[in-house]
Amino acid sequence: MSLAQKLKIALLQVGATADKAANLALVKAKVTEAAANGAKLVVLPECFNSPYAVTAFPKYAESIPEGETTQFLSQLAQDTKTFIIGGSIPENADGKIYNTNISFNPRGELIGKHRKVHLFDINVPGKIRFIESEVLSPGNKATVIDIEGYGKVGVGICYDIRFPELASIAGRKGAFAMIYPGAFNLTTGPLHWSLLGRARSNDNQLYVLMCGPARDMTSGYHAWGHSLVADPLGQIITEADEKETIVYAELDPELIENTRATIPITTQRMFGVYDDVAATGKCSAL
Ligand SMILES: O=C(O)CCC(=O)C(=O)O
Repeated sequence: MSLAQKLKIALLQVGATADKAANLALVKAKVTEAAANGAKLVVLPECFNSPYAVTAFPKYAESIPEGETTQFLSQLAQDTKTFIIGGSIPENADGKIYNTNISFNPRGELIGKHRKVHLFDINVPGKIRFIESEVLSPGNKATVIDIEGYGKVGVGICYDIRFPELASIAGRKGAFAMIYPGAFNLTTGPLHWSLLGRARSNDNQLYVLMCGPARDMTSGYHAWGHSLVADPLGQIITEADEKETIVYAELDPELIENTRATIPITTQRMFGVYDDVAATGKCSAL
């Protein structure tokens, strides 16, 4: 059983401004609201405490776990008795900056840390140029974390979803969901956002949770929004528009088990023909 019991989740589609204190205050209000509505696991977007801009990352970067945002989320998880999959924040470590997810259990303990492995370096002339590697360094491992009482989830950040391997590793380690805080844009969002969510869920017969910021056309980065949940059959079961909102879903263990029993690709893999990425990948929670 990959998911031990039903799990109500919430995706917080909130934007971030240049005011870090205001960003954290908004997160606090929305996590509290989601918990009051019964969510046990809450997901935040990529870069929820800073503007999404390479020029902003050095200024907003914090150390983990000593920094303000780690302490803030730890306390919030305790206060609301939720698991928090803390989107991502710019992290300062060893003279480098990473785009890093931090996740907490309801006791406020740091249970997962994922540094974005695949940096968002693209150039679509006339549409979007974004080169994270001008400032950021990449992470070097897949991340699978234990959600006590429920099972395991894999975590990737935004552009990571384009590389199926992280989800494959999580799926083969028994994850019931792959969670991607993200911030797609108005060029690649309509093209690929929901397609990638459906693809990763269908590949691995697990839930995919994608949480993006609300769109703000006055900011320097126009986010796609559209936070969504894809089920183990590869269907989108709920999807937001671009505005600030909370997306709720109930994850059902029976749907995972039925999908895997009736279309049994998880037991039909031919590892003699291709390498088992789960056996060779580097993976840990922290
Ligand atoms: O893959 C894309 O098209 C968008 C990725 C992105 O926005 C990111 O990695 O932050």
